Parts: sequence; C-alpha cells; structure tokens
Amino acid sequence: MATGSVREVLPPALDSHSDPPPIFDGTTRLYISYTCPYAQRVWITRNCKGLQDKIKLVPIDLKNRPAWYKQKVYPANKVPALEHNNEVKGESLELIKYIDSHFEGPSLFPDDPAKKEYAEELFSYIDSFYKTATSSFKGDGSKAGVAFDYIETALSKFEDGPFFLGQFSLVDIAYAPFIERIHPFLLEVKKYDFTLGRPKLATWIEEMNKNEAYTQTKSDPKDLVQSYKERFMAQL
Ligand SMILES: N[C@@H](CCC(=O)N[C@@H](CS)C(=O)NCC(=O)O)C(=O)O
Repeated sequence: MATGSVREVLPPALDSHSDPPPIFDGTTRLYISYTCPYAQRVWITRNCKGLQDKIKLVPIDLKNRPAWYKQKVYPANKVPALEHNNEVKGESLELIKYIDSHFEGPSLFPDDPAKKEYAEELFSYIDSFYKTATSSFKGDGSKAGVAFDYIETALSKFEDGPFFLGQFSLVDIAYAPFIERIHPFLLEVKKYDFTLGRPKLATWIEEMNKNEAYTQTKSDPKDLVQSYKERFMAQL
C-alpha cells in the first residue's frame, strides 16, 4: 500500500526524566507505547491513512512513566491517547474509528450495511477471543481452537478479499496486534500452530505481512514471546 511505504525513523520513548511535549500547541499527537497492542491499533491506522506527517508519534516508556503524562495529558494514564483539537481522547477502538472519520486518507471502513453490522460483531468478539486464546496457555494450547475457528469462519464470510470484511479494514487492524502476539507464543511454548488446518487464517497473516503500514509497527516476535512468558508463565 503506497501510503504505508514511508519508512519513519521512530523517536525514542519518553520516560520519567523527559520533558513533556508542548501540549495543546495545535500539534496532533498520538501517545503510544511501542509494545502495547492497543496503541499499535491506532498507530497502524495512522500509517494506513498516510498520516505520518499529520499525527506525531509520542512513545511513552510505560515501565518508567513520566508524571506529566497522567497530570497533563491523559488522567487515565494509559496508552493509546490522541491529542487533537485541544482534547485528549483514549480507547483504541474509539480512536481507530475517530481517525478514520476525522482525517484524510483512504477510508478503512466499508459503506455496505451488512459489512458494517458484521464489523460491530467482530469488534465485540475481540475481548472473548483474547480471553479464550490466552486462557488456553495453561493447557496444551489447542483449547483455544474455538477462538481460532471463530476467526476462520469469520474470514470466510465475505469473498471479495482475504480480510475480515473482504477488503482490508479497521477490523483487521483491531485483531492484528493480538494475533501477532498469540501466534509465536503458542508456536514456541506449546508447539501449537493455529494456522494448520485454517487456511483463511494462514492467508490473512500472510496478507497482513505484505502491508508496510502494519509491518512497521511490529515488534520482534522474540520480544513478544518473552513478554508473554513473563506475563503468563507465572500463572501456569
Ligand atoms: N481499553 C484500552 C486499553 C489500553 C491499555 O490497557 N493500555 C495499557 C498498555 S498495553 C496501559 O496503558 N497500561 C497502563 C496502565 O494500565 O497503567 C484501549 O483499548 O485503549
């Protein structure tokens, strides 16, 4: 995708020693963490719309967070947050829709009412998808099968392309950061490859990996697996 082909030099994350940016000076800023899947959704959306020059990335070091972030930027003290028109908004699913409808660039949401309705169903399934997939980390991994079957079926619904709604959309962006983490973790730790026997899901991953707007936001899978190990293995 042409708009994704701008290769950016990514700024270093701000920590407790960093000064705040000049907040509310008219600049549109997207506060993220390089490792947060929710923030990644909004970062991908910004890249897909070719807004690299319009929306400035401000990465935050969540482990050593600057105090000004909660005090001056976003009282919820989470990422992502978007500073736009003298307001700060949060919640990744809200933000991807907001960026798609308030900024220039290709539309990432269909007009077709059947697709719109299905998009809402898929957005509301994400939390159960994540819960089912990660709860399976305790067993042999294959118990997550129902969650991946749901995805495989969803990917079969519209036949005009390999994505959730046929053509690439915000729904793909919403799922990608989670699939990016769960896939290498289950492969390495449980020796379970959820793409086996799920050809649509295998193709979806392949197609997503052709999109530079997305691949530029990806973390090293080794780091993702390591951070999931730290997070989930203690509970196993
Ligand atoms: N529901 C929020 C979740 C955001 C979220 O949990 N972000 C994490 C990082 S991945 C965070 O900022 N955690 C810091 C904290 O909770 O103190 C969204 O979709 O934007």
